[in-house]
Amino acid sequence: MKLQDSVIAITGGGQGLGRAMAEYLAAKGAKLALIDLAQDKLEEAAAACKAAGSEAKIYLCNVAKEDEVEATFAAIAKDFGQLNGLVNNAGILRDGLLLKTKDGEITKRMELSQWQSVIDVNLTGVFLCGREAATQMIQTGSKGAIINIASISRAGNMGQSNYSAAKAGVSALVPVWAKELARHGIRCMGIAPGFIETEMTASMKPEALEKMTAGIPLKRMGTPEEIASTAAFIFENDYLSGRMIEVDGALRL
Ligand SMILES: NC(=O)C1=CN([C@@H]2O[C@H](COP(=O)(O)OP(=O)(O)OC[C@H]3O[C@@H](n4cnc5c(N)ncnc54)[C@H](O)[C@@H]3O)[C@@H](O)[C@H]2O)C=CC1
Ligand SMILES: CC(C)c1ccc(C(=O)O)c(O)c1O
Repeated sequence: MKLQDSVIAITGGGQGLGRAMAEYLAAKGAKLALIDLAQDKLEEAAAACKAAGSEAKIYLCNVAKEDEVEATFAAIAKDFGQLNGLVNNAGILRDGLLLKTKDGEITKRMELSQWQSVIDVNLTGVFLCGREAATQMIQTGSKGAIINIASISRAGNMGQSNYSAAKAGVSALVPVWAKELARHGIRCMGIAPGFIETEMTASMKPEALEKMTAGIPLKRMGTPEEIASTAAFIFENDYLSGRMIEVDGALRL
């Protein structure tokens, strides 16, 4: 697929990896539909996409709410008349151990609300956006690809029962959608990033950062551009479908 003049929706497009992917794809001529919770961040990201040389429209939407997701993807199809791709990127962290024991007493456990909030955004949100994007792609006769952003935590990371389960779930959806949607000219792929440089890691203490990168075989974190170029590669290669690409510097949890 050619990115020039294609229309790509990105959830969580207001900041971090979502914004980095938006700017990268805009520089390749793609038109962006940026979806997020905050108007100001969306406006800044859209301005950056325009500066990179393309068009961007913004959509305020909570990906965990079915009615909002339905309305958003209907609006995207109406505004652009086509939809060639979705990056299911919006995600949250609410880490915590399942439980803690001290002197034989159980002192802490992951709250149901903590579990549910991550499942709602990181798993149900991906399902809803994938379903609505595919609907609009088929209705507008657009071919293209859906990319689910997972994490190396999908293998099971301590303190991340909720997050690991959600990321394993969105990875499992990749071959399901690749098989179901192939007949409509829609491919589905996943990206599982390792530790990536973000505002969050920039604010970490140097000693903590050093300890973290020491465990990565390539001895550094990935960059947002390395995730964005992987997304572009997926969109541009029409024989890629049903697989995960791990972008993690060879780190295994
Ligand atoms: N930063 C990293 O090192 C890694 C990130 N990831 C994944 O990459 C994705 C992006 O991560 P970052 O850019 O670091 O996160 P971030 O926190 O910087 O950005 C996430 C964006 O998603 C939006 N968002 C959150 N909940 C939403 C909802 N209910 N509806 C709509 N938008 C919502 C936020 O407003 C924010 O703009 C996530 O899925 C994350 O799990 C995976 C592995 C490593
Ligand atoms: C544990 C994994 C690599 C990880 C680390 C950090 C973030 C983040 O800051 O959002 C993630 O989403 C992760 O999956």
